[in-house]
Amino acid sequence: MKILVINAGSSSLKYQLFEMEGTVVLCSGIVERIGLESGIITHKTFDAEGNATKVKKELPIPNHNVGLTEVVALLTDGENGVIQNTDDIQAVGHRVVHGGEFFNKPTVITTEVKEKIRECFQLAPLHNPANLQGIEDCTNIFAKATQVAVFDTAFHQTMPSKSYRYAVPAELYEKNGVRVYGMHGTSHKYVSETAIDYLGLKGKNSKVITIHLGNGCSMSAVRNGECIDTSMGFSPLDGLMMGTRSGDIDPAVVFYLIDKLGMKSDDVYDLLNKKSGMLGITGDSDMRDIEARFNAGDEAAILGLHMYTYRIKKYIGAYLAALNGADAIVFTAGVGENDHGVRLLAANDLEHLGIAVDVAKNDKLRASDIEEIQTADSKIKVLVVPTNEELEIALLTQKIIG
Ligand SMILES: Nc1ncnc2c1ncn2[C@@H]1O[C@H](COP(=O)(O)OP(=O)(O)O)[C@@H](O)[C@H]1O
Ligand SMILES: CC(=O)OP(=O)(O)O
Ligand SMILES: [Mg+2]
Repeated sequence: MKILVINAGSSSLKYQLFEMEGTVVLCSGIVERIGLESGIITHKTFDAEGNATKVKKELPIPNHNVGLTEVVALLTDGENGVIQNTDDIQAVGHRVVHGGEFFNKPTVITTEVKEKIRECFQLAPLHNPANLQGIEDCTNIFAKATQVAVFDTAFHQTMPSKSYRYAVPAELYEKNGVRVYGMHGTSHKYVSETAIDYLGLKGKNSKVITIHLGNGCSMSAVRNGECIDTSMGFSPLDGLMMGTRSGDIDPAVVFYLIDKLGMKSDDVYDLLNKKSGMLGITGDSDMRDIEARFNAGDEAAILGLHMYTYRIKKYIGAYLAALNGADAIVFTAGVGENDHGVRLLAANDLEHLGIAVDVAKNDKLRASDIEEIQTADSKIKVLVVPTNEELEIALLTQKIIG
Protein backbone atom coordinates (compact mmCIF):
# COMPACT_ATOMS: atom_id res chain seq x y z
CA MET A 1 0.00 0.00 0.00
CA LYS A 2 1.34 3.44 -0.94
CA ILE A 3 0.67 6.34 1.44
CA LEU A 4 1.57 9.92 0.61
CA VAL A 5 2.02 12.30 3.56
CA ILE A 6 1.58 16.04 3.21
CA ASN A 7 2.93 18.25 6.02
CA ALA A 8 2.10 21.88 5.39
CA GLY A 9 3.97 24.09 7.85
CA SER A 10 3.75 27.86 7.93
CA SER A 11 6.78 28.35 5.68
CA SER A 12 7.23 24.92 4.14
CA LEU A 13 5.54 21.91 2.62
CA LYS A 14 7.14 18.58 3.38
CA TYR A 15 6.09 15.30 1.81
CA GLN A 16 7.05 11.66 1.81
CA LEU A 17 5.71 8.76 -0.21
CA PHE A 18 5.85 5.45 1.66
CA GLU A 19 5.48 1.86 0.54
CA MET A 20 3.95 0.76 3.83
CA GLU A 21 5.14 -2.83 3.54
CA GLY A 22 8.41 -2.37 5.41
CA THR A 23 7.81 1.40 5.64
CA VAL A 24 10.10 2.08 2.68
CA VAL A 25 10.42 5.73 1.63
CA LEU A 26 10.05 5.95 -2.17
CA CYS A 27 10.58 9.68 -2.31
CA SER A 28 10.62 12.65 -0.01
CA GLY A 29 11.03 16.34 -0.30
CA ILE A 30 10.56 19.81 1.01
CA VAL A 31 9.28 23.02 -0.52
CA GLU A 32 10.89 25.79 1.55
CA ARG A 33 10.64 29.55 1.90
CA ILE A 34 7.01 29.61 0.76
CA GLY A 35 5.83 33.21 0.40
CA LEU A 36 9.38 34.65 0.38
CA GLU A 37 11.04 36.11 -2.74
CA SER A 38 12.58 32.83 -3.87
CA GLY A 39 11.50 29.34 -2.89
CA ILE A 40 13.46 26.08 -2.98
CA ILE A 41 12.20 22.58 -3.80
CA THR A 42 14.40 19.66 -2.87
CA HIS A 43 13.08 16.32 -4.09
CA LYS A 44 14.77 12.98 -3.40
CA THR A 45 13.91 9.60 -4.91
CA PHE A 46 15.32 6.39 -3.48
CA ASP A 47 16.24 3.18 -5.30
CA ALA A 48 15.86 -0.34 -3.83
CA GLU A 49 19.20 0.00 -1.98
CA GLY A 50 18.11 3.32 -0.48
CA ASN A 51 20.45 5.44 -2.65
CA ALA A 52 19.04 8.90 -3.25
CA THR A 53 18.79 10.90 -6.46
CA LYS A 54 18.28 14.58 -5.66
CA VAL A 55 16.59 17.27 -7.73
CA LYS A 56 16.78 20.90 -6.54
CA LYS A 57 14.78 23.74 -8.07
CA GLU A 58 14.70 27.42 -7.16
CA LEU A 59 11.61 29.35 -8.10
CA PRO A 60 9.10 31.66 -6.43
CA ILE A 61 6.51 29.67 -4.45
CA PRO A 62 3.89 32.27 -3.50
CA ASN A 63 1.65 29.79 -1.66
CA HIS A 64 1.16 26.13 -0.68
CA ASN A 65 -1.07 25.42 -3.72
CA VAL A 66 1.74 26.26 -6.16
CA GLY A 67 4.09 24.14 -4.04
CA LEU A 68 1.79 21.09 -4.17
CA THR A 69 1.33 21.37 -7.95
CA GLU A 70 5.13 21.26 -8.34
CA VAL A 71 5.34 18.23 -6.03
CA VAL A 72 2.71 16.27 -8.00
CA ALA A 73 4.59 17.02 -11.23
CA LEU A 74 7.78 15.57 -9.67
CA LEU A 75 5.94 12.46 -8.35
CA THR A 76 4.43 11.59 -11.73
CA ASP A 77 7.31 12.79 -13.95
CA GLY A 78 7.69 10.24 -16.82
CA GLU A 79 11.46 9.83 -16.37
CA ASN A 80 12.16 10.38 -12.67
CA GLY A 81 8.70 9.98 -11.12
CA VAL A 82 7.99 7.22 -8.60
CA ILE A 83 4.37 6.55 -9.61
CA GLN A 84 2.82 5.94 -13.02
CA ASN A 85 -0.33 7.82 -12.20
CA THR A 86 -2.10 9.36 -9.24
CA ASP A 87 -4.36 6.30 -8.73
CA ASP A 88 -1.33 4.37 -7.45
CA ILE A 89 -1.71 6.11 -4.09
CA GLN A 90 -4.16 4.44 -1.68
CA ALA A 91 -4.20 7.07 1.04
CA VAL A 92 -3.00 10.59 1.75
CA GLY A 93 -2.20 11.48 5.36
CA HIS A 94 -2.47 15.20 6.06
CA ARG A 95 -0.99 17.12 8.93
CA VAL A 96 -3.70 19.39 10.32
CA VAL A 97 -2.48 21.80 12.96
CA HIS A 98 -5.65 22.62 14.90
CA GLY A 99 -8.41 20.16 15.72
CA GLY A 100 -9.91 22.24 18.54
CA GLU A 101 -11.96 20.15 20.96
CA PHE A 102 -13.38 18.23 17.96
CA PHE A 103 -10.57 15.73 17.45
CA ASN A 104 -8.24 13.89 19.78
CA LYS A 105 -7.20 11.24 17.27
CA PRO A 106 -6.64 10.82 13.51
CA THR A 107 -9.74 10.69 11.38
CA VAL A 108 -10.85 9.87 7.82
CA ILE A 109 -11.75 13.15 6.15
CA THR A 110 -15.42 13.72 5.29
CA THR A 111 -17.33 16.89 4.41
CA GLU A 112 -18.15 17.26 8.10
CA VAL A 113 -14.48 16.92 9.14
CA LYS A 114 -13.52 19.60 6.60
CA GLU A 115 -16.17 21.91 8.07
CA LYS A 116 -14.66 21.45 11.57
CA ILE A 117 -11.14 22.12 10.24
CA ARG A 118 -12.56 25.31 8.72
CA GLU A 119 -14.15 26.25 12.07
CA CYS A 120 -10.62 26.18 13.53
CA PHE A 121 -9.22 28.64 10.91
CA GLN A 122 -9.25 31.50 13.37
CA LEU A 123 -7.28 29.44 15.89
CA ALA A 124 -4.46 28.62 13.44
CA PRO A 125 -4.57 31.25 10.68
CA LEU A 126 -1.15 30.43 9.19
CA HIS A 127 -1.83 26.69 9.09
CA ASN A 128 -5.40 25.40 8.96
CA PRO A 129 -6.24 27.27 5.71
CA ALA A 130 -3.12 25.76 4.06
CA ASN A 131 -3.96 22.35 5.53
CA LEU A 132 -7.53 22.44 4.18
CA GLN A 133 -6.31 23.70 0.81
CA GLY A 134 -3.95 20.70 0.69
CA ILE A 135 -6.84 18.36 1.51
CA GLU A 136 -9.04 19.86 -1.23
CA ASP A 137 -6.21 19.72 -3.78
CA CYS A 138 -5.29 16.13 -2.91
CA THR A 139 -8.95 15.05 -3.04
CA ASN A 140 -9.02 16.31 -6.64
CA ILE A 141 -5.59 15.03 -7.65
CA PHE A 142 -5.65 11.65 -5.84
CA ALA A 143 -9.35 11.00 -6.38
CA LYS A 144 -9.21 7.29 -5.46
CA ALA A 145 -7.22 7.74 -2.25
CA THR A 146 -8.65 7.86 1.28
CA GLN A 147 -7.79 11.22 2.84
CA VAL A 148 -6.86 11.15 6.54
CA ALA A 149 -6.24 14.04 8.95
CA VAL A 150 -3.68 13.77 11.76
CA PHE A 151 -3.93 16.64 14.24
CA ASP A 152 -1.05 18.51 15.91
CA THR A 153 -3.27 19.08 18.92
CA ALA A 154 -3.99 15.37 19.62
CA PHE A 155 -0.81 14.49 21.60
CA HIS A 156 -1.50 17.28 24.08
CA GLN A 157 -4.92 15.97 25.07
CA THR A 158 -3.32 14.18 28.06
CA MET A 159 -2.49 17.48 29.80
CA PRO A 160 -4.10 17.91 33.22
CA SER A 161 -6.65 20.69 33.57
CA LYS A 162 -4.27 22.76 35.74
CA SER A 163 -2.05 23.01 32.63
CA TYR A 164 -4.66 23.52 29.94
CA ARG A 165 -7.08 25.91 31.65
CA TYR A 166 -6.67 29.70 31.46
CA ALA A 167 -7.46 31.76 34.52
CA VAL A 168 -10.54 33.34 32.93
CA PRO A 169 -14.23 32.84 33.78
CA ALA A 170 -14.96 29.11 33.72
CA GLU A 171 -17.81 29.35 31.23
CA LEU A 172 -15.39 30.55 28.53
CA TYR A 173 -13.92 27.06 28.65
CA GLU A 174 -17.17 25.23 29.25
CA LYS A 175 -19.19 26.99 26.52
CA ASN A 176 -16.55 28.24 24.11
CA GLY A 177 -13.58 25.88 24.42
CA VAL A 178 -11.16 28.64 25.41
CA ARG A 179 -8.20 26.58 26.70
CA VAL A 180 -4.64 25.55 25.87
CA TYR A 181 -4.56 23.05 22.99
CA GLY A 182 -0.88 22.96 22.06
CA MET A 183 0.56 22.19 18.62
CA HIS A 184 3.44 20.28 16.92
CA GLY A 185 2.04 17.26 18.82
CA THR A 186 3.01 14.75 16.14
CA SER A 187 6.61 15.95 16.39
CA HIS A 188 6.67 16.08 20.22
CA LYS A 189 5.22 12.55 20.25
CA TYR A 190 7.70 11.20 17.71
CA VAL A 191 10.85 12.71 19.26
CA SER A 192 9.86 11.97 22.87
CA GLU A 193 9.12 8.31 22.00
CA THR A 194 12.39 8.09 20.06
CA ALA A 195 14.33 9.58 23.00
CA ILE A 196 12.61 7.33 25.55
CA ASP A 197 13.44 4.25 23.42
CA TYR A 198 17.02 5.44 22.94
CA LEU A 199 17.48 5.98 26.70
CA GLY A 200 16.11 2.51 27.44
CA LEU A 201 13.24 4.01 29.44
CA LYS A 202 10.30 2.51 27.56
CA GLY A 203 7.75 1.23 30.06
CA LYS A 204 9.71 2.84 32.93
CA ASN A 205 9.40 6.25 34.59
CA SER A 206 10.73 8.92 32.25
CA LYS A 207 10.88 12.71 32.08
CA VAL A 208 11.69 14.42 28.81
CA ILE A 209 11.56 18.06 27.67
CA THR A 210 11.12 18.39 23.89
CA ILE A 211 12.13 21.61 22.11
CA HIS A 212 10.69 21.88 18.58
CA LEU A 213 12.30 24.83 16.78
CA GLY A 214 11.05 25.26 13.21
CA ASN A 215 9.50 28.36 11.77
CA GLY A 216 6.92 27.80 14.50
CA CYS A 217 8.46 26.85 17.86
CA SER A 218 7.13 25.04 20.89
CA MET A 219 8.21 22.98 23.89
CA SER A 220 6.57 20.16 25.82
CA ALA A 221 7.07 18.53 29.19
CA VAL A 222 6.54 14.78 28.75
CA ARG A 223 6.17 12.42 31.70
CA ASN A 224 6.14 8.67 30.98
CA GLY A 225 5.41 9.39 27.32
CA GLU A 226 2.45 11.68 28.03
CA CYS A 227 2.37 15.42 27.57
CA ILE A 228 1.77 17.28 30.85
CA ASP A 229 2.41 20.83 29.62
CA THR A 230 3.22 22.67 26.40
CA SER A 231 4.12 26.21 25.37
CA MET A 232 1.70 26.84 22.51
CA GLY A 233 -1.78 27.62 23.71
CA PHE A 234 -5.24 28.30 22.31
CA SER A 235 -3.43 28.96 19.02
CA PRO A 236 0.14 28.59 17.62
CA LEU A 237 0.83 32.22 18.59
CA ASP A 238 1.69 31.52 22.21
CA GLY A 239 4.90 30.59 24.01
CA LEU A 240 8.36 30.78 22.40
CA MET A 241 9.51 33.52 20.05
CA MET A 242 9.19 32.27 16.44
CA GLY A 243 10.02 33.17 12.83
CA THR A 244 7.15 35.65 12.50
CA ARG A 245 5.09 35.12 15.69
CA SER A 246 5.53 37.02 18.95
CA GLY A 247 4.98 34.15 21.38
CA ASP A 248 4.14 35.14 24.97
CA ILE A 249 2.99 38.73 25.25
CA ASP A 250 0.98 40.68 27.82
CA PRO A 251 -2.59 40.83 26.39
CA ALA A 252 -2.71 44.47 27.54
CA VAL A 253 -0.44 45.27 24.57
CA VAL A 254 -3.30 44.23 22.26
CA PHE A 255 -5.67 46.73 23.88
CA TYR A 256 -3.01 49.42 23.73
CA LEU A 257 -2.62 48.84 19.97
CA ILE A 258 -6.36 48.99 19.44
CA ASP A 259 -7.37 51.74 21.86
CA LYS A 260 -4.34 54.03 21.75
CA LEU A 261 -2.88 53.41 18.29
CA GLY A 262 -6.25 52.91 16.58
CA MET A 263 -5.38 49.55 15.00
CA LYS A 264 -8.14 47.19 13.88
CA SER A 265 -8.26 43.81 15.60
CA ASP A 266 -7.54 41.98 12.30
CA ASP A 267 -4.42 44.09 11.83
CA VAL A 268 -3.24 43.34 15.36
CA TYR A 269 -3.75 39.62 14.73
CA ASP A 270 -1.77 39.94 11.51
CA LEU A 271 0.96 41.92 13.25
CA LEU A 272 1.43 39.33 16.00
CA ASN A 273 1.26 36.33 13.64
CA LYS A 274 3.09 37.54 10.56
CA LYS A 275 5.22 40.57 11.39
CA SER A 276 6.58 39.79 14.85
CA GLY A 277 9.02 37.27 16.31
CA MET A 278 12.44 37.21 14.62
CA LEU A 279 11.04 39.12 11.64
CA GLY A 280 9.86 41.95 13.90
CA ILE A 281 13.17 42.24 15.73
CA THR A 282 15.66 41.55 12.92
CA GLY A 283 13.77 42.06 9.64
CA ASP A 284 14.38 38.39 8.69
CA SER A 285 12.40 35.27 9.57
CA ASP A 286 14.61 32.51 8.15
CA MET A 287 17.15 31.44 10.78
CA ARG A 288 19.87 30.83 8.16
CA ASP A 289 19.70 34.50 7.13
CA ILE A 290 19.70 35.63 10.77
CA GLU A 291 22.68 33.40 11.66
CA ALA A 292 24.69 34.90 8.77
CA ARG A 293 23.95 38.40 10.06
CA PHE A 294 24.70 37.37 13.68
CA ASN A 295 28.11 36.05 12.60
CA ALA A 296 28.80 39.34 10.80
CA GLY A 297 28.12 41.24 14.03
CA ASP A 298 24.69 42.66 13.08
CA GLU A 299 23.16 44.18 16.23
CA ALA A 300 19.52 43.38 15.48
CA ALA A 301 20.40 39.76 14.70
CA ILE A 302 22.37 39.51 17.97
CA LEU A 303 19.45 40.90 19.97
CA GLY A 304 16.98 38.64 18.14
CA LEU A 305 18.96 35.48 18.79
CA HIS A 306 19.49 36.37 22.45
CA MET A 307 15.77 36.98 22.92
CA TYR A 308 14.87 33.77 21.07
CA THR A 309 17.22 31.56 23.06
CA TYR A 310 16.61 33.24 26.44
CA ARG A 311 12.95 32.36 26.18
CA ILE A 312 13.79 28.71 25.42
CA LYS A 313 16.02 28.70 28.50
CA LYS A 314 13.21 30.05 30.69
CA TYR A 315 10.85 27.31 29.48
CA ILE A 316 13.54 24.68 30.18
CA GLY A 317 13.57 25.99 33.76
CA ALA A 318 9.79 25.94 33.96
CA TYR A 319 9.51 22.38 32.69
CA LEU A 320 12.31 21.12 34.93
CA ALA A 321 10.16 22.46 37.77
CA ALA A 322 6.95 20.95 36.34
CA LEU A 323 8.59 17.52 35.96
CA ASN A 324 10.82 17.77 39.04
CA GLY A 325 13.92 17.15 36.91
CA ALA A 326 14.44 15.44 33.57
CA ASP A 327 16.26 12.52 31.99
CA ALA A 328 16.82 14.47 28.78
CA ILE A 329 16.12 17.64 26.88
CA VAL A 330 15.62 17.10 23.15
CA PHE A 331 16.23 19.59 20.33
CA THR A 332 14.41 19.02 17.05
CA ALA A 333 13.02 20.54 13.78
CA GLY A 334 14.73 22.82 11.23
CA VAL A 335 16.51 25.10 13.72
CA GLY A 336 16.87 22.60 16.60
CA GLU A 337 18.51 19.98 14.37
CA ASN A 338 20.77 22.28 12.37
CA ASP A 339 21.67 25.37 14.37
CA HIS A 340 24.42 24.68 16.90
CA GLY A 341 24.55 28.35 17.89
CA VAL A 342 20.91 28.36 18.99
CA ARG A 343 21.32 25.10 20.91
CA LEU A 344 24.35 26.43 22.76
CA LEU A 345 22.83 29.81 23.68
CA ALA A 346 19.61 28.11 24.87
CA ALA A 347 21.26 25.43 27.00
CA ASN A 348 24.42 27.10 28.33
CA ASP A 349 24.78 28.37 31.90
CA LEU A 350 22.39 25.72 33.16
CA GLU A 351 24.95 23.64 35.08
CA HIS A 352 23.15 24.48 38.31
CA LEU A 353 20.09 22.68 36.91
CA GLY A 354 22.14 19.69 35.75
CA ILE A 355 22.54 20.61 32.07
CA ALA A 356 25.93 21.14 30.42
CA VAL A 357 26.52 21.16 26.64
CA ASP A 358 29.82 19.92 25.18
CA VAL A 359 30.72 22.80 22.87
CA ALA A 360 32.90 20.76 20.51
CA LYS A 361 30.35 17.94 20.15
CA ASN A 362 27.57 20.46 19.59
CA ASP A 363 29.59 22.43 17.02
CA LYS A 364 30.50 19.58 14.79
CA LEU A 365 27.16 17.79 14.94
CA ARG A 366 25.38 17.28 11.62
CA ALA A 367 22.39 15.35 12.87
CA SER A 368 20.92 12.77 10.58
CA ASP A 369 20.35 10.44 13.49
CA ILE A 370 19.89 10.77 17.25
CA GLU A 371 22.98 12.36 18.89
CA GLU A 372 24.09 13.31 22.42
CA ILE A 373 25.74 16.70 22.94
CA GLN A 374 26.08 16.93 26.75
CA THR A 375 29.38 16.87 28.65
CA ALA A 376 30.46 13.74 30.52
CA ASP A 377 29.31 15.18 33.87
CA SER A 378 25.99 16.66 32.74
CA LYS A 379 23.27 15.03 34.88
CA ILE A 380 20.69 15.53 32.16
CA LYS A 381 21.23 14.26 28.61
CA VAL A 382 21.04 16.83 25.83
CA LEU A 383 19.84 15.09 22.66
CA VAL A 384 19.32 16.15 19.07
CA VAL A 385 16.63 13.98 17.52
CA PRO A 386 15.61 14.57 13.89
CA THR A 387 11.84 14.75 13.84
CA ASN A 388 9.84 12.69 11.37
CA GLU A 389 6.27 13.94 11.45
CA GLU A 390 5.70 12.30 8.04
CA LEU A 391 6.55 8.77 9.23
CA GLU A 392 4.37 9.20 12.30
CA ILE A 393 1.48 10.45 10.11
CA ALA A 394 1.95 7.53 7.65
CA LEU A 395 1.79 4.97 10.47
CA LEU A 396 -1.30 6.59 12.00
CA THR A 397 -2.93 6.78 8.54
CA GLN A 398 -2.23 3.10 7.88
CA LYS A 399 -3.68 2.19 11.26
CA ILE A 400 -6.92 4.05 10.69
CA ILE A 401 -7.57 2.70 7.19
CA GLY A 402 -6.67 -0.82 8.34
N1 LIG B 1 21.35 24.66 8.48
C1 LIG B 1 20.49 25.46 9.13
N2 LIG B 1 20.93 26.33 10.06
C2 LIG B 1 20.08 27.13 10.73
N3 LIG B 1 18.74 27.12 10.55
C3 LIG B 1 18.25 26.26 9.66
C4 LIG B 1 19.08 25.37 8.89
N4 LIG B 1 18.27 24.64 8.08
C5 LIG B 1 17.00 25.05 8.32
N5 LIG B 1 16.98 26.01 9.26
C6 LIG B 1 15.84 26.79 9.75
O1 LIG B 1 14.74 25.97 10.09
C7 LIG B 1 13.54 26.75 9.97
C8 LIG B 1 12.48 25.92 9.28
O2 LIG B 1 12.27 24.78 10.05
P1 LIG B 1 11.10 23.76 9.70
O3 LIG B 1 11.06 22.76 10.81
O4 LIG B 1 11.32 23.24 8.34
O5 LIG B 1 9.88 24.77 9.76
P2 LIG B 1 8.32 24.69 9.47
O6 LIG B 1 7.94 23.22 9.49
O7 LIG B 1 7.74 25.46 10.58
O8 LIG B 1 8.08 25.33 8.17
C9 LIG B 1 13.91 27.99 9.19
O9 LIG B 1 13.98 29.11 10.06
C10 LIG B 1 15.30 27.67 8.66
O10 LIG B 1 16.10 28.80 8.52
C1 LIG C 1 2.05 24.84 14.57
C2 LIG C 1 3.21 25.41 13.86
O1 LIG C 1 3.70 26.46 14.22
O2 LIG C 1 3.71 24.69 12.82
P1 LIG C 1 4.99 25.06 11.91
O3 LIG C 1 6.14 25.13 12.83
O4 LIG C 1 5.12 23.87 10.97
O5 LIG C 1 4.71 26.34 11.24
MG1 LIG D 1 7.05 22.09 10.93
